[in-house]
Amino acid sequence: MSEELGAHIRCGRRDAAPYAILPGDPGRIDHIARHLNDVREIAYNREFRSIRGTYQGIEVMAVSTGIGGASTVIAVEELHKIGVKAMIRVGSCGALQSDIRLGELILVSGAVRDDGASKTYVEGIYPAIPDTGLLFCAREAAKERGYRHRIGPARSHDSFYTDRENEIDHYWSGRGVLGSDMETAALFVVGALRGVMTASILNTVVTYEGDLEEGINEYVGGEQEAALGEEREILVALDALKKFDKGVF
Ligand SMILES: O=P(O)(O)O[C@H]1O[C@H](CO)[C@@H](O)[C@H]1O
Ligand SMILES: O=c1cc[nH]c(=O)[nH]1
Repeated sequence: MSEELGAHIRCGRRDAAPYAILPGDPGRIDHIARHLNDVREIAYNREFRSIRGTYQGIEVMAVSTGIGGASTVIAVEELHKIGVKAMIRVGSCGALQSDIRLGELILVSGAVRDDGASKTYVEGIYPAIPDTGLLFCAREAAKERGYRHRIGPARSHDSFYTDRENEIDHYWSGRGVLGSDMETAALFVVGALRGVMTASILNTVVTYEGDLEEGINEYVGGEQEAALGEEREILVALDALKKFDKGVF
């Protein structure tokens, strides 16, 4: 009998590892693969590209979520269904504080739920928070590697080019939010509702009050600090999973 595959991710129980790293961009899967051994391509359907490999002896999947909460929670649901227990997003973000540099990592301790997907599950007063143990493992990993990082809140949104982006960023900046992305809140909320442990590590690709489009383009060009930040967030996520697996927290 053929194995049942997730309708979108096209992975089944036989493909599942206990841990998954979730970038938004399918292109980032290649960068993650460079740090794994015994890499096997699993599937590439729509925005969901998946591989499986090992990192220092632990089994890990990497699955891209695409942009936004809606596609992210499809990945979370289907990965949960095939048996993945812990998921760490390795994403990019725009800084909301002027002292955060390109390539600096944000270990997200909670997210403003300005997305639509998480609200279809549960009302807005439900908190979007990571698993404490996974967050602690990520903090230890970032400290040990000596990578510049912050721990604090992010804002996840569904808009990118609205006429009010500057005003909205200013509002949340004034309330201490460190950066903005489009997936973390949905990952945290749906993960928690399904009993999946989650964390989110964001690489700063646009400085606060920098030019959003220019920043993304430079990042896509693959140069500079932002590209280094991506490498670092991947290593921090993998080290964090290793620590978590060993029961460090
Ligand atoms: O680089 P990824 O992980 O896709 O994350 C960020 O980049 C995309 C926007 O350019 C959004 O998905 C945002 O959250
Ligand atoms: O400014 C940015 C950069 C990446 N992703 C976002 O959501 N915002």
